[in-house]
Amino acid sequence: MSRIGVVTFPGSLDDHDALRAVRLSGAEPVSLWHASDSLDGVDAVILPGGFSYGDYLRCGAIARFAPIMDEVVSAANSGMPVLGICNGFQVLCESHLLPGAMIRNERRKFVCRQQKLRVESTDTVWTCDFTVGQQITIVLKNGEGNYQADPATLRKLEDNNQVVFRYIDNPNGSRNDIAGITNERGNVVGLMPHPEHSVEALTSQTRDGLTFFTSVQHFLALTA
Ligand SMILES: NC(=O)CC[C@H](N)C(=O)O
Repeated sequence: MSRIGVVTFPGSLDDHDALRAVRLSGAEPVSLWHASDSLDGVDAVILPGGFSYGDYLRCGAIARFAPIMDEVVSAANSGMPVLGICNGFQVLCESHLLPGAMIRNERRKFVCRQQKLRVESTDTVWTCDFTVGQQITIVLKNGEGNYQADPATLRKLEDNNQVVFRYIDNPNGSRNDIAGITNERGNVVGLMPHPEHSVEALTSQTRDGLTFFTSVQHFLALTA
C-alpha cells in the first residue's frame, strides 16, 4: 500500500481533509510536521491548502523556509510525486519547484465556489487516470489565486504541455486561464482548486477529486 504524506504548517487548514482523501482513495495517510527534517519514508507528499504562517509577507513565502521543505525539494528533484493544493501550490512556486506566482484575485475578492476545469494534461503522476479534455468540477476557495508568469515562461509551459488544468469561466484573472501546472518531469503538480474537498457525495457535488489520489497510486504501483 502506498504511503502518502501530508505536511502540516502553522496555519494549514486542509491537511485533515487531504489525509482523509488519501485514506478514502485506498492509500495510507502519513502526517508530516513542518519542523521535521524527515519525510518518514513516504512515497509521495502533499502540501495542503490553508494560510501557512498567516499568509504574512506573501502566501507561501515563509513556509518555503520550513525545515521539511529542504527534504521536499530534494525528493521532488529526485522524482518523488509532490502535489501542492492552493496554499501548497503557492509554496511550490515560492520554493521554485514550479514557475510563476499567485497575486490577488482580479476583483480583490475571496472566491469560494464549485469550479469547472478542463483537464489539459494526463502526462503527470497526479493526473494519469483522467482523460485529456475531460471536464471536472471541484471546490475553489482562495484570495490569491491569480496565476501570473512572464511571457517566456508562459510560452514554455504551453509548448511543453505543462498546463495541467484550465478554468472554464476564469474566476480570478489567471494568465491563459491556468488553474494548475506541472514541472517538466511531471512529478510535481500545483493547482489552486481543492481535489481533497471533492471526494465523497455527502460533502461535494462531485467525487472528481478522488482521481488525483488514485492516479498517483497507479503510478507508484507501476514504478515499484
Ligand atoms: N484555500 C487556500 O489554501 C487559501 C490559499 C491562500 N491563503 C489564499 O487565500 O489565497
